[in-house]
Amino acid sequence: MHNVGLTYQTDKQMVTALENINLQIEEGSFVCVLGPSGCGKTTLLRIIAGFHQATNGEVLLDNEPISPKPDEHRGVVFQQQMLYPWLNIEKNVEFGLKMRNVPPIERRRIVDHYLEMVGLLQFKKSKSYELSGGMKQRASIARVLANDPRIVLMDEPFGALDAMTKEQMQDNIRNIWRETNKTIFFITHDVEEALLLGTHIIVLSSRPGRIIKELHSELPYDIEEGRSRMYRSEKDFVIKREEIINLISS
Ligand SMILES: Nc1ncnc2c1ncn2[C@@H]1O[C@H](COP(=O)(O)OP(=O)(O)OP(=O)(O)O)[C@@H](O)[C@H]1O
Repeated sequence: MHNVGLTYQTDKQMVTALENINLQIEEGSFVCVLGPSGCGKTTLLRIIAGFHQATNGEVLLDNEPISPKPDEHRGVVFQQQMLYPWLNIEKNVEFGLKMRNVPPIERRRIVDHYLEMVGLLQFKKSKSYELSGGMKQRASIARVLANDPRIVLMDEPFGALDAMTKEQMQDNIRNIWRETNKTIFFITHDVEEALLLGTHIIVLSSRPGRIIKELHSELPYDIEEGRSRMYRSEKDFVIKREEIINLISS
């Protein structure tokens, strides 16, 4: 992504949401994006997803301009899950595969594989309204993964969950990332979440969003399931957390 900017044009005004974004997303990395409210995080995700086109600069995938339309190569998980309420979980996860005419036996194998990965195999016949918030998010993640995207884009996926569920979901997505080696682009307001998940952490300035800090971390490769809490009090972790909080609030 070279010198990317986006200015929204409304009836009344022009709003420059992003300016001069230079970013290289390595394959297999877990990119976490932090920044003050309204700094353009979602806008950046929407550009990568193909929902918006940058008004400046270029976005490349394998050295080619990225397709301006959303496709199955870029799977999006939103804060509020977007499952079809009239379909059960299995059929929700299967949806994209069916649309692409994947044969039924193969579909079933893929659906079961990802439902197992997110721990929902025994709930595959349930409707989404029968699941908790965390389970719905896990179903959404399985649905995106079933399409085998090049990149998984997540917009504050755990923002609406309680603290305990959030911690379990963080363990779950970290395991999935390590198991699948997928590239993940993850927006969050939660500095600790970014430090516990991200191999590449990006901090944006207030609007117009520019990258003011980039940080590389090996921590997500090391954290054992259920053990993330102990890292929060480590000296290096606390120093990084405070530095980022100061940057965001200054
Ligand atoms: N469709 C739009 N038309 C005009 N302005 C928009 C549009 N979408 C977003 N904006 C403006 O662009 C700026 C960036 O918005 P964006 O949603 O990308 O920020 P954000 O960092 O994701 O915010 P938050 O953390 O609060 O979710 C904001 O000032 C917002 O009001």
